Amino acid sequence: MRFVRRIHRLRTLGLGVGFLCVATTMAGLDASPALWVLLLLNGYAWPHLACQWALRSRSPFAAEYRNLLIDIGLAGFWVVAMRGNIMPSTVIIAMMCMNNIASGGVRLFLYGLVSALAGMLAGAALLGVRLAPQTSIAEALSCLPLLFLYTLVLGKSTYDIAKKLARQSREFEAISQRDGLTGLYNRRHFESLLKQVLDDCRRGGHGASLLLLDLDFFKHINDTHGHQVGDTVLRNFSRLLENHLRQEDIIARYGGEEFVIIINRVDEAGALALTRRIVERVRALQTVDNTLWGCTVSAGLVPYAAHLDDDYDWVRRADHAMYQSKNAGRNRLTLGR
Ligand SMILES: Nc1nc2c(ncn2[C@@H]2O[C@H](COP(=O)(O)OP(=O)(O)OP(=O)(O)O)[C@@H](O)[C@H]2O)c(=O)[nH]1
Repeated sequence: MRFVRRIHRLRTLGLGVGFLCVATTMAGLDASPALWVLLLLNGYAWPHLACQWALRSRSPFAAEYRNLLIDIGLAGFWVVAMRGNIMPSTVIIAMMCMNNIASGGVRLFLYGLVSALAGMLAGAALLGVRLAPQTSIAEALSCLPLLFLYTLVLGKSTYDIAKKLARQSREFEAISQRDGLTGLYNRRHFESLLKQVLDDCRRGGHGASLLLLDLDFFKHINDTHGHQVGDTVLRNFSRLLENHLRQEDIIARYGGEEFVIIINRVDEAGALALTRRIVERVRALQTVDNTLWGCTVSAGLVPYAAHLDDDYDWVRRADHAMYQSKNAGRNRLTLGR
């Protein structure tokens, strides 16, 4: 439908201004009143008729393709009616071809040529073939509004679409990196970021630590209060993490109630202090309100070290440290190596 409306605006302008160019040429010929009526209808009624026709069809998009082919077919007819007057004939056919290739690519352009030929044949059958290809100054001038206005408007419309597509592609990319429930980065994106951080650390750029956090007895919250409360706890925990971390830290939801954080550009002591603050804050919330519904958190922290094989090895070690926290009674932090 949007395509139909866009073409409607372009067609109203193109045929409206194109009328001037064909009419100026026809004025110098002994055109019949019927031909003038046809020209008026083509210039000022057809754009709205075509739009309604397409909007009411089962597939407006396909119907608009058909209308574009009718456009160029009619243009072929006017070429014969203008007796092949070189300038207006070239301009109207070129504008239609540009429109078709911009709307439907090479395929629509080629079908358009066939339609133009059909229009010329129909014109020849109805009006006969009489050639008068010379263009007067007045006729050439009458083509200028179509030439300039239409190309400008079509160019602007194409630019707007390209801009919109670029924006949408950026939005899709951003969405594909996020976890739908918490808005944090998802595991896939996190893994690609972790690779980069590991490379940076190896190049001696800066220190970083990998922190893995798992909510304790989370299943119990789901089982007792329902999944919606469970979801709220996950969201609240995510906000708590965001509030405790800095811009340069990377937070992601790794799986169900498991979260990973890259604490960037901080030494081991700094990362330990930060993790302790998170574990203690979660513990303190147990008695304050229902933000986390009494959940605590088990943490495994592994600072970057040269002996790490790769990013998977780093995650594996953080996971191992986190399970040590679980096995030691949960609600605590383990520093791994
Ligand atoms: N509400 C909600 N629950 C989830 C989501 N993803 C995973 N879960 C639940 O999280 C629970 C995880 O259970 P477990 O792996 O046994 O972990 P736990 O109960 O926290 O136990 P420990 O980790 O051993 O302390 C399961 O009941 C999952 O169904 C989610 O997006 N929303």
